[in-house]
Formats: sequence, structure tokens, C-alpha cells
Amino acid sequence: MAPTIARALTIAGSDSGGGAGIQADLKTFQELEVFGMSALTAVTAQNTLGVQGIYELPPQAVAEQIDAVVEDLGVDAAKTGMIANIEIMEVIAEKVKAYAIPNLVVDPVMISKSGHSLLNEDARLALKRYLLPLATVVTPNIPEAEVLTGLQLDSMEARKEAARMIIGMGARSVVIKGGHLPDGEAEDLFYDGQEFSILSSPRFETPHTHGTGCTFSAAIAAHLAKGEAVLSAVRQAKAFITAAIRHPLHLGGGHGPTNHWAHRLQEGKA
Ligand SMILES: Nc1ncnc2c1ncn2[C@@H]1O[C@H](COP(=O)(O)OP(=O)(O)O)[C@@H](O)[C@H]1O
Ligand SMILES: Cc1ncc(COP(=O)(O)OP(=O)(O)O)c(N)n1
Repeated sequence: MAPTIARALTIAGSDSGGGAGIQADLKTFQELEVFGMSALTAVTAQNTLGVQGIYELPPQAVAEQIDAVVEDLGVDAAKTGMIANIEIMEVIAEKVKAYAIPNLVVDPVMISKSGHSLLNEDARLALKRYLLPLATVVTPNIPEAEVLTGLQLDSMEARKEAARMIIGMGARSVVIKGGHLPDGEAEDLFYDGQEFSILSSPRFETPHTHGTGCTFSAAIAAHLAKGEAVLSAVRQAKAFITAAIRHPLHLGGGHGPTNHWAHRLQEGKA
């Protein structure tokens, strides 16, 4: 019998503070009524004030977690977050190809908002070689898109050029996220190699934006797992993250987590 629930896998690091990483991803999957599974790449000691410790897992441990869930439970979509190093990246690419995982969202996490490196230097450029050619959608923020393309992204024209370059690297589509723009709307640029779409929301003046990128990419993966088209998945993920930032939880003394329940307020489910 075919499974009755969509299944999504996050391949990412653990954030002990619960705002980013696999914790944010699994909360998002659950809220969007998708069965969530995880393959952990690293454990971080982290809270709203910063990252206090990083412990990378052996690549073999990542491989075995992916084997375990794919071979038994099945995966309709996967997303990657913190990958830590090239060896883990190679394992992920090998497994995604070997199992022909149908939808892959690559969030090219490089640096946390608190300024800690979550992917070592040599692995940053290896992303292009190993993971972008496998991506259904890749979701860089502006600094990450600058690292991938070498461009300075201080205008919409430059962001469009970067999006074209990223499609040229093999990704099927890209969203250059606008959270790091200096002012104006929180404007994300989507490109699928044919058409550009701009997804805008008000920009909220809040320190509680820890894990926005993780939550956004997990929501895209959840909607892809349910069989939605890429642009539709991205639009719904944008609505999900906008609600999560609009209604903060006010936790912690620094950059607090977003509110994964908030979409229920908009949908009248709360
Ligand atoms: N202050 C904000 N107000 C509204 N939306 C935001 C804000 N900050 C980020 N976003 C949105 O959150 C999502 C994640 O973006 P971003 O913060 O750039 O990613 P990352 O966490 O990877 O740095 C995007 O859709 C972006 O537009
Ligand atoms: C374990 C872990 N993974 C990813 C991140 C980065 O998350 P992101 O959504 O990009 O949010 P910020 O760190 O920018 O707030 C992380 N911090 N920890």
C-alpha cells in the first residue's frame, strides 16, 4: 500500500537551543503535517547568544543514518543544512545519487547569524561541485550567494546575475533570500532558469530571526514532499516563515527563535 503521509528527511546539525538546525526542521515538518526524519551531521552547543561548541560526526555515521531511513521508511524530499566538512558533503552527494532522492533542497549554510563558521573554508566551494548539481532548489542568503558566485550583490540586477550563475552550476532552481538586505521589504528572488519571481513580505524589526533560513528551507522540502511544484512550495514556505517571524516567542537573551506555530494563527487553527 502507498504511504498515506509525505516523508521528509533533514540532513543537518543539531542546535541545542532549538531555533535552527534539525530541531527547526523537524518542528516545521510536523507543523506542515509531513513525517520528519533526520540524519545528524554535527552537534552544536548553541543558544540565542551564540555557538559555544561544535562536534562533527564521522562521515560513516551520516551515511548509516541516511541508509537506515531511506531503506526502511522512504523519503519524498530531503533538505541539507549544516554539513560541516567536505567528507560529509561527499557522503551526502553519494547517497542522494545512489537512492535517487526525488527532491533535494540545499540550504548552503556557511555562517550562523552569531558569526560562527558552520562549514569549513575548503568545503564552501566544494558545495558547487558536489551538491548544487543535485539540488531541486538551493536557498542561499546574500552572503552565501556572494561566496558561491564571487559577485557583490548590492542590486537586484546583480542578484539576478548571481541566480543565473547558480543555475549554470547545475541547480534546477534557486531562491536568493533577502533577509540580509539593508532595508526595505524582505524580498526573496526565485529563478528556475526561465522566469524570475520576487517574493516579498514586510521586514519586521526584531532580533528573533535565529533559524529563519533553516525553517524556510524545511518548509520548502515539506511542500515538495507533498508533491507541490517548486514555485508553489517556495511561496508557501515564504508565508510560513513570515508568520513565524511576525509573531515572536521572545525567548532567550539574544537572537531568539522564530515561532513555528504562528502559521496556525493565520489559518485560524490556533
Ligand atoms: N526581519 C525579517 N522580516 C521578514 N522576513 C525576514 C526577516 N529576516 C529574514 N526574513 C525572511 O526569512 C527567510 C530567511 O532569510 P535569511 O534570514 O536571509 O536566511 P538565513 O537565515 O539563511 O540568513 C527569507 O524568506 C527572508 O526574506
Ligand atoms: C546547527 C545549525 N544549523 C544551521 C544554523 C544556521 O541557521 P540559519 O537558519 O541560517 O539561521 P542563523 O544561524 O542565521 O540564525 C545554525 N545556527 N545551527
